[in-house]
Amino acid sequence: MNFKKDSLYAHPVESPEGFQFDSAVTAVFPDMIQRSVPGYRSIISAIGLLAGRFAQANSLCYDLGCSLGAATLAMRHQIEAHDCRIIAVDNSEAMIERFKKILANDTSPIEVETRCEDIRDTRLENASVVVLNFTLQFIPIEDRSEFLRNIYQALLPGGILILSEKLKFDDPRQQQLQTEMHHAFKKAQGYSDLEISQKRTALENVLIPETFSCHQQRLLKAGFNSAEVWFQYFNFASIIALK
Ligand SMILES: Nc1ncnc2c1ncn2[C@@H]1O[C@H](C[S@+](CC[C@H]([NH3+])C(=O)[O-])CC(=O)[O-])[C@@H](O)[C@H]1O
Ligand SMILES: O=C(O)C(=O)Cc1ccccc1
Repeated sequence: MNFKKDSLYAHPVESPEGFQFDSAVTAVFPDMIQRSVPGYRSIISAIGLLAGRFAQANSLCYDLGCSLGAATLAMRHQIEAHDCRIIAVDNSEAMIERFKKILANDTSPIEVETRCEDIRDTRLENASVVVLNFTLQFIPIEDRSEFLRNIYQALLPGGILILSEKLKFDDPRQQQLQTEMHHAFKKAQGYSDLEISQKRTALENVLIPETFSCHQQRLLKAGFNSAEVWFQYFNFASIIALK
């Protein structure tokens, strides 16, 4: 499965607005996300460990906004509970078609069902683990509360939601510092100033970050007993919410 190096924004793009998870992004996605999201590999590994700890027998584990299924594969190779199935959902046809090819070369007794549909519409039930790994940030803010309530209601007692997001900060100095350090991370990963600037324009009004406090309040209001950060690297964090 040969993926390419991300150079989508290496040259001036006429109208970079309106980032989409299309076939061009899919072709470079593993490189793009690893060089753009600080700590991504660590988060994926930990999702596998958490699934191993929380997956319940005869239940479903969901990877919502699965992309190429990195979190699904991590869960698949850590879950020991009997009769667990993983449901991997993404509304990008390019991502799901490519993920199906990856799955064809992956062996595990745990069944994976892929769905190419909007996560807001997908059927959620009998869940012990739900993963939103850098996905909620692409859902309109006005839809996030109902969506998280639906996830909460689909979770079994003792279930877990793993929510990873790009964060924003109320304090202007923190916001500026965290953004600068994220850009320093990207430069250290080999991205040029032009690539960083054009990708930022592309994501404007597409990736909508919120503060941790906002995520925590929304999760508690949805019914979760607790919601705490387990990992953070500059303005990228992952939250564990418990039912
Ligand atoms: N409404 C929606 N319905 C379904 N899918 C959606 C929707 N909106 C966005 N997506 C999908 O959510 C994914 C976001 S990427 C997730 C990374 C992955 N979780 C990973 O752990 O590698 C994060 C990033 O690239 O920063 C894309 O595949 C979109 O098609
Ligand atoms: O937030 C950013 O600047 C990113 O580049 C995150 C990202 C990574 C991969 C696809 C879309 C957004």
